[in-house]
Amino acid sequence: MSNVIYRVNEVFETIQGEGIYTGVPSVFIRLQGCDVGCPWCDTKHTWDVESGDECALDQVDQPSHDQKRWASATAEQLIQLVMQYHAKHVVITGGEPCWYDLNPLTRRLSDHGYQCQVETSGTYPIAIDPRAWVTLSPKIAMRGGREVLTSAMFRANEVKHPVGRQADIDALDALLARCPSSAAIALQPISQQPRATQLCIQTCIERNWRLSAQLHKYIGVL
Ligand SMILES: C[S@@+](CC[C@H](N)C(=O)[O-])C[C@H]1O[C@@H](n2cnc3c(N)ncnc32)[C@H](O)[C@@H]1O
Ligand SMILES: Nc1nc2[nH]cc(C(=O)O)c2c(=O)[nH]1
Ligand code: SF4
Ligand SMILES: [Mg+2]
Repeated sequence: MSNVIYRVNEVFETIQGEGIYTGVPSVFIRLQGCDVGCPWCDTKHTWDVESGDECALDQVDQPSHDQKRWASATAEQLIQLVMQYHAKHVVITGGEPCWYDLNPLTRRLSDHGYQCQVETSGTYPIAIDPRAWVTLSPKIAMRGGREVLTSAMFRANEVKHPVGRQADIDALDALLARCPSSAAIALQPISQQPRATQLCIQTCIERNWRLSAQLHKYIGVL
C-alpha cells in the first residue's frame, strides 16, 4: 500500500481527443491543481485546490462540468473506479498531474493490464512507471513563470505543442535545440482558432509532424 493521496476532480470515460492516441476509448482521471498559468487553458477550474471545495469520492466518479470540486483518493481507490469502465487506456491529466507522485497509480494500473498515458506541461519532475506513455505539452513563458525541465523532455514519448501563432513554433524549435528529443512531435491549434489550425496544418506537412486537432471538440464529447 502506498500513502500517496491524489486530489481528483473527475473520473469518466470518453474518446481520447488529442495526440497519438486520438480515437482510443479512455478513462480520464483529472487531478486537481496547477500553477503554470496558460491564459487559454481549457481547465482553469482545476488550478486551485481550496479546502472548501473538497467533496466525497463518489461525487467525482463522473464529469465535473468545470466545477472546482475535488476528492481525496489513494491509488487503490482510483483503480476501483477505473475498473468499472470498459476502456483499457487510462489518461491521467489535470490540472498538472506531475504535482503528484504518479508511481503508485501508474504502477498498479500497468500491473492490472491498463495502458497509462500522462498529459503534462513538463514543468514538474515526472515520477511515473516506466511502462507509462508521457505526452508532454511544453509550456514556454507562461504566467506562472515555470520552465520546461530537460528531464521531462528526455522522458517524453510524444511532444504535443499548443500553437496560436508562428512565435509558438519558433519557441518549440528553440526548446528542441536545447533539449534534443526522439519523441514524436504534434502541433495542437489553440482553441480551434482557424488561423492557428491552418498554420499547424501547413507546418505539419512541411516537417512531417502530426496534427492534434482536439477531436473531442469537433465530435462534441467531453
Ligand atoms: C488541460 S492540459 C492538462 C495537463 C497538463 N497540465 C498539460 O498542460 O499538459 C491538457 C492538454 O490540453 C491542452 N490545452 C489546454 N487548453 C487548450 C486550448 N485552449 N487549446 C488547445 N489545447 C489546450 C494542453 O496544452 C495539454 O496538452
Ligand atoms: N476527449 C478528451 N480528450 C482529451 N485529451 C486530453 C484532454 C485533457 O484535458 O487533458 C482531453 C479531454 O479533456 N477530453
Ligand atoms: S499547464 Fe495544463 S492545466 Fe496548467 S494552465 Fe497550462 S494547460 Fe492548463
Ligand atoms: Mg481537455
